[in-house]
Parts: sequence; structure tokens; C-alpha cells
Amino acid sequence: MKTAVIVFPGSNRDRDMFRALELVTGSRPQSIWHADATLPDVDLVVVPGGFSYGDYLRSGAIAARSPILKDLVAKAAQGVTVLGVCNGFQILTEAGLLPGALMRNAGLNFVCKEVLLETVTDATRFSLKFEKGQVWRCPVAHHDGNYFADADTLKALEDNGQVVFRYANGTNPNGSINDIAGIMNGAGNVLGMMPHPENLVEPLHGGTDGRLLFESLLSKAA
Ligand SMILES: NC(=O)CC[C@H](N)C(=O)O
Repeated sequence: MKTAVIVFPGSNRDRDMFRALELVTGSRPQSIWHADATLPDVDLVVVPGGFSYGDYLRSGAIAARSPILKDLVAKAAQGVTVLGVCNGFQILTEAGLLPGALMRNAGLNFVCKEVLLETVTDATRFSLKFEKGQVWRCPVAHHDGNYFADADTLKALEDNGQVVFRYANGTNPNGSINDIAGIMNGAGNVLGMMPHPENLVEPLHGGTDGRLLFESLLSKAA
């Protein structure tokens, strides 16, 4: 599986993502600078976590106007798989690739801890290696992770099976509506999530729960 990771000024989880992708796919991802005009021909494009542009204006708002986003929107429309994690999720919502918004955490604090996620559906390319309803550990680290969407958008997301990951067992760290931790677009090729699966992929991390997400994408691409 060929992969690429977009790097913005202020990205800081790009290297974690390179490591996770290389570990699971066996080949090195391409690093794409945000000012580039075009993405390479790959199976998966990842928008990683971090503090692009220092989170000025709104988290992800300035990065969503980067030159590379034009081609990301075009590639997403062609069906290329796109994964946005944390700041990446914020960038994808700001770019209009995913509905809703990530507001300031309900507790107004930065949260850095481990939560439990429920895989709501295994009928997606991002989750097919999980069992439906599987509860797994995943770290979070953000201050703007409070997912919100208006009532109609929320109903559509829930009815269409676009809510892929939910905070489980009362571990919602940020006040997200309906405990939403990760959603995908209607076509099913773009997913954004606040938790960091790339930070739980090898025993030295203290667990490997996050691998299933990358293994899902690998088996889909095979
Ligand atoms: N780890 C991250 O990607 C942080 C995301 C974002 N800058 C926030 O704090 O909300």
C-alpha cells in the first residue's frame, strides 16, 4: 500500500504517523509539504496531528487554505482514501471534506490521556478489521476536540452509518455530541478522528490497539 503524509508548519505527529504506516505497510510513506501543488499517486493520504499555524484563528483553519488542499479535495472526490487524525480532523472539517466542527473542549482544558473507543461499524475501509462494537484503548491529546454538528447533519451521520468511532464507557474527554470520536464522509473514503491510533501500534507504546485501523486500510488496499 502506497501512502503519503502531508506536513504543515506546526505538524508534530507526522513522524509518529510515518512510523505507524511504515510498521504496518512495510514501506516508507512519502512526506508531502503543504506548499506543494500535487499529491503523488498513493492509496492513502494522511493529514496528521499537531498545531498547524499555531492553531491561530481556529485549529486547522489556516492549514485548510494551504495549496496542497486543492489537490486533496480533488483526490478525495476521485475516491482516494484520506485519514485525518486530531489536527488532521480539524483541517478536514475546515476544508469542508467532513461536516461539523471541532470546538474548544467542554472543560476548556487541553486533555492528554488514554480513552476507550467503540468501533460503531465494521462496514468501512477504516474499521473492517475490528469487530462491530469492539471497545479499544486509544490516546487523545487536544484542546479543540469537542465535535459538534447541527441536528440535521447529526441525524444524517447517525442514520447513514458515518459515525465510525465513539468514546466508550464514559470516557468522552471533550464533550463531543453523541460521544463522537470519528466520522467519515458519505462516500466512505474520508475519515476524521480526534484520538491518535498511530500512538498505540507497538508494544513499546504500551499496546497495539491502534494497529487494527491501519491493518483495515492495508487489507482494503490489497
Ligand atoms: N494533537 C493534536 O493534533 C492537537 C490538535 C489541536 N491543535 C488541538 O489541540 O486541539
